Amino acid sequence: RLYESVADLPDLEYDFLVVGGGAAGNVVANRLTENPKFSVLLLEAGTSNLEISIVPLLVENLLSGPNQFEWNYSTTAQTGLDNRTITYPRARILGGCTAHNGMVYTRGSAEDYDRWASITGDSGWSWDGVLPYFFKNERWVPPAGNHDTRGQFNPAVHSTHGINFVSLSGSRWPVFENQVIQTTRELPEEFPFNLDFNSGEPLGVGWFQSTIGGGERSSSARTYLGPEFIQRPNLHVLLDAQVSKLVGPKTKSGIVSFEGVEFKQGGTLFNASAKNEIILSAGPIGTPTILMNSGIGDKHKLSALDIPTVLDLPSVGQNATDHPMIFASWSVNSTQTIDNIQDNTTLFNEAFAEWNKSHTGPFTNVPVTHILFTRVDANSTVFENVTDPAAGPETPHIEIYLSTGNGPLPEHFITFGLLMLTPTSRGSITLASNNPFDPPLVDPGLLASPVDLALSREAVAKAYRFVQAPVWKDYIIAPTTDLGTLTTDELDVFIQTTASSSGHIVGTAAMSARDASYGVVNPDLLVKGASGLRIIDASIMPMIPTAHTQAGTYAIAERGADLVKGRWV
Ligand SMILES: Cc1cc2nc3c(=O)[nH]c(=O)nc-3n(C[C@H](O)[C@H](O)[C@H](O)COP(=O)(O)OP(=O)(O)OC[C@H]3O[C@@H](n4cnc5c(N)ncnc54)[C@H](O)[C@@H]3O)c2cc1C
Repeated sequence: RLYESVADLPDLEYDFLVVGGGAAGNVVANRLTENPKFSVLLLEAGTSNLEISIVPLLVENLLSGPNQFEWNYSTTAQTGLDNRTITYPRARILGGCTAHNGMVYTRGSAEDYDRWASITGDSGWSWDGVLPYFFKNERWVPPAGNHDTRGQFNPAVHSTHGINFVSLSGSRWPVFENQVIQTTRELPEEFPFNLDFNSGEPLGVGWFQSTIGGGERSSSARTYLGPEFIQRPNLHVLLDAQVSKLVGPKTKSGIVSFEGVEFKQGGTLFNASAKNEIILSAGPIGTPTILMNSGIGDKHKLSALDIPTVLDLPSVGQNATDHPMIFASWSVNSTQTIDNIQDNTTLFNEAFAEWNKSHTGPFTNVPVTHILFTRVDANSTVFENVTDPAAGPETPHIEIYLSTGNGPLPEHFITFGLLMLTPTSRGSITLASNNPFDPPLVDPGLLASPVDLALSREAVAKAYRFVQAPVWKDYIIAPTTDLGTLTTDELDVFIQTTASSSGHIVGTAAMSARDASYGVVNPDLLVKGASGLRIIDASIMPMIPTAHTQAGTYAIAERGADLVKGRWV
């Protein structure tokens, strides 16, 4: 059941406490309560699901400024971004970032996960190990509008028996789609067609896949806590419950355990306790913040804030990794772009009415048609002084998502989103004070390393080469900003003054091998040096996958839930 007030909860002691109802937390709460013997309390700081968030095209409205469904973070000044401080969206709502994200569904390369397995010494984190968990999460469905999808995906690498809807786009842009597919024919060496970038081999251009079912956003709140699950008598979800810290630390034979958590609702502090385990799923910013507030972290940094150290784990909050993102756009000789809808109230209302009536048309997705995953050229000097950060030769360095629109009318535009998938920069989450309700300092380290800046230049060059295929000759009118003619210095200024985050922060409570001298959790996701305390969310990723991060997080959550169930049979 969903509870808005702590006074309505049947109890304050449960077998499991799950902190954070985002991508991972809702999966864990669902899977643990499949066993009727387990009682679970999930504590979520935000409110219930947001109606507007189910309309895919309206995603921008959710992210357009500070609001009550957000943590409203800003970063520290980013040296790699011309010292800018940028807003850093994180959802504070049931569903977490799956309730406001771009819904892009990409898994990454098989090599990404094989590298996780080699870092952790646990083959369960290899591609072959996690693929069954991608399948357990995913329910592949036909796109909105049900168009013929033959040749647009490979059914063998998808599952129809999971919980979270995934589909090809129901929002169609035939002229632009044809431009893209024709490019793969004209420049097949550099930009080959890839039937399915979610096969573990993402390189090439593939049709866009999203966490959308029947034209509606598929957030973890709507699926894993959907009507068929939320009625379970052993599943309790408390909203508006911000967890500040773990309470009741005890140390036995050098191993720390905790009784439960402290949380705040309506200005009052409460405690809840766990008989079996406390599972932190508060995401890559929330989870390390709770750990440090509880005295788990670097003892020097904790004592500087007068927080007594319970467990000295210097890696807590470190290793923050995100994909920097920039855009390139062009005005085009076609009226078939999303600009019509985004910039013309009558057409907007007509398209929204279509969505309301039949869940078809442009409102069923963002206006992206394909994604290109590509590597820097073999003769590139970008990585001449560093080891190639990609997990292997089949792993991309760059993603370019291909989309219509940029406005304003009367011109029409196309926009490419360029993501640097293998950043070498690392940032951190640290505490600003010893008040657990103060926001932490968020430093995603975007473009902090010159290597990442050089990679961004390569991404721009790739995007410009893509539109040099003959098919674009009469289609493109002019670049919005001509990045192709800038000097290296000018291009660097453009990148540093316009780059932003893709929302993909991971790695702040990273998993490492059991005997490693760094890291926060062991391969079974239990916190090193603690018992009964596990972390199951995107913060445990040891390296960022070359993908948008929700699919990987869902796989972690599905496997994490199995690890917990295996321990408490
Ligand atoms: C703007 C944006 C766009 C994105 N677009 C995409 C995309 O298109 N495709 C994709 O694959 N990925 C995307 N992502 C990333 C993806 O959504 C995240 O990687 C994923 O949701 C992480 O899951 P999580 O469970 O670790 O954290 P979250 O989903 O962030 O969930 C954490 C939850 O914990 C709650 N919480 C935090 N602190 C506390 C506390 N102290 N007490 C109680 N509750 C707490 C939060 O309110 C939240 O509900 C995007 C992210 C953002 C921000």
